[in-house]
Amino acid sequence: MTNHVVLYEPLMPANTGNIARTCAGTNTILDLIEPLGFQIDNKKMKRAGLDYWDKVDIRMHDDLDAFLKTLGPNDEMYLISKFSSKNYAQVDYTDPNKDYYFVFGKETTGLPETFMREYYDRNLRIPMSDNIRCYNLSNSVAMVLLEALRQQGFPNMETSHHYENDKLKDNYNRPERYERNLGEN
Ligand SMILES: C[S@@+](CC[C@H](N)C(=O)[O-])C[C@H]1O[C@@H](n2cnc3c(N)ncnc32)[C@H](O)[C@@H]1O
Repeated sequence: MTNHVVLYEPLMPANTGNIARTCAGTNTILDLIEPLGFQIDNKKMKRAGLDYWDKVDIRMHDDLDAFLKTLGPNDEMYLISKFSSKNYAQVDYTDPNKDYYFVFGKETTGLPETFMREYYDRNLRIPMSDNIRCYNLSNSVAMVLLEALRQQGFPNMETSHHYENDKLKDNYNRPERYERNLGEN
């Protein structure tokens, strides 16, 4: 079982950088559907992903059709869109024989309407109030992906961490490093 985050024509490098970081931390494959609103080596994107680029399996696709052609019979695709009556947290993501693909829309216009209509039974909404138009793209990815991983038992992820192993402990003994690290997130 593998999880994929699929970004449809992402525009903002910092969002994709943050998402790449989340993918690195969760062993998730990142599929990017072109055109992108930035160069893949964009500084903002690299900065948001910090030192994790070599840990992310990124797959590029020329367009939506090219991406769809890569899907096989055991691949389960979901379109993450506010235009759905189905709640993303009420879906079972635990079939070990399946790979899960979560497709997110571009920051301005979301997913193409024709695509959403064609796969209307695959659309999932993240519940939200009417105070906002939608969630931020990278936050949406984190919410959906972590729900799938929670159901899957957080495979190959450290679910607890012993203070003794933490580099912060070492940093306490070397205040100059500790202060420098406080500036990072
Ligand atoms: C900034 S939003 C795009 C807004 C766009 N105007 C639209 O109507 O979809 C970027 C992406 O985040 C995800 N998203 C944001 N809020 C969501 C929600 N409440 N439910 C499901 N997906 C959401 C979707 O994948 C969306 O395409």
